Amino acid sequence: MSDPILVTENLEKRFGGVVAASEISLSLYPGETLAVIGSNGAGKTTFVNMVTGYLKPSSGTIRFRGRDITGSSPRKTAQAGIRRSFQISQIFPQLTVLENVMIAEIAAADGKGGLRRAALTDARMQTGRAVLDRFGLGQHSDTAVGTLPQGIKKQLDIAMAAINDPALILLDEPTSGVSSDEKIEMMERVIAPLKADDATLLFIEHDMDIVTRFAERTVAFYEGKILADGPTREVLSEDDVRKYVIGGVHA
Ligand SMILES: Nc1ncnc2c1ncn2[C@@H]1O[C@H](COP(=O)(O)OP(=O)(O)OP(=O)(O)O)[C@@H](O)[C@H]1O
Repeated sequence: MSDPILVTENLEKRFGGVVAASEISLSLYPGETLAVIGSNGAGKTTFVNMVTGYLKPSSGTIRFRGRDITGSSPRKTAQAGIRRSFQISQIFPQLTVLENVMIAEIAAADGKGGLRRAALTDARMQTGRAVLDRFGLGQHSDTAVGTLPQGIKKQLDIAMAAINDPALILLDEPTSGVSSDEKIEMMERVIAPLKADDATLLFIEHDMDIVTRFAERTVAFYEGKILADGPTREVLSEDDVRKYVIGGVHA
């Protein structure tokens, strides 16, 4: 097996007296698609926030491609090749789909070169259109985002996170707020282009049908700790996971 792309060792995050996550030791391998499940408050988003630099761990280490990135800022983490999407889409509803992607391109370029780089150039527009085509969003390019269904907004949010082909993408509840009719198609549309680029993918998910369909491996969180980690079907059939995680998901 190849070397892991991401290794966390004994990660812990405390908020005052609350232990949001502890003893999180996890290795992700290149090209894997991994689901993170757990009931509300189990520590899933805290884990993603630590890996992406939005929260500094209280203790433990994070290594990405062999390099220690523990406590790095979100910007540095993104530059290293880790990107994410959020539970609530980070998009401008009054702007068009293409404008949103071009702004994400500018953000990904990190302001280098000042105003010249920040300009909405033809080249940037072409790249933006290519990104939208890859994610099946081409027909919505000139539509104001606020008028689109939730599934398309989420798809756009993920397409924006995938700009510059990061090696590792973490999606925080990509299907939340998306109707059950739209969910599968939306996931197919985002996962196919990410996999075509050999990205390693982790997604937090509450819908076990989506987990079974799209993740080959699943990690179950319970009360801030890893309760189970393995092939999806095995994890979902473990007694403790059925009792503490699947039973409590909608609690
Ligand atoms: N900024 C914070 N300050 C204090 N407590 C926090 C903070 N962020 C998270 N927590 C607590 O840490 C625990 C884990 O929260 P987290 O958001 O990681 O759970 P989750 O598994 O992502 O839940 P959900 O499915 O509801 O998003 C919860 O008890 C939560 O209240």
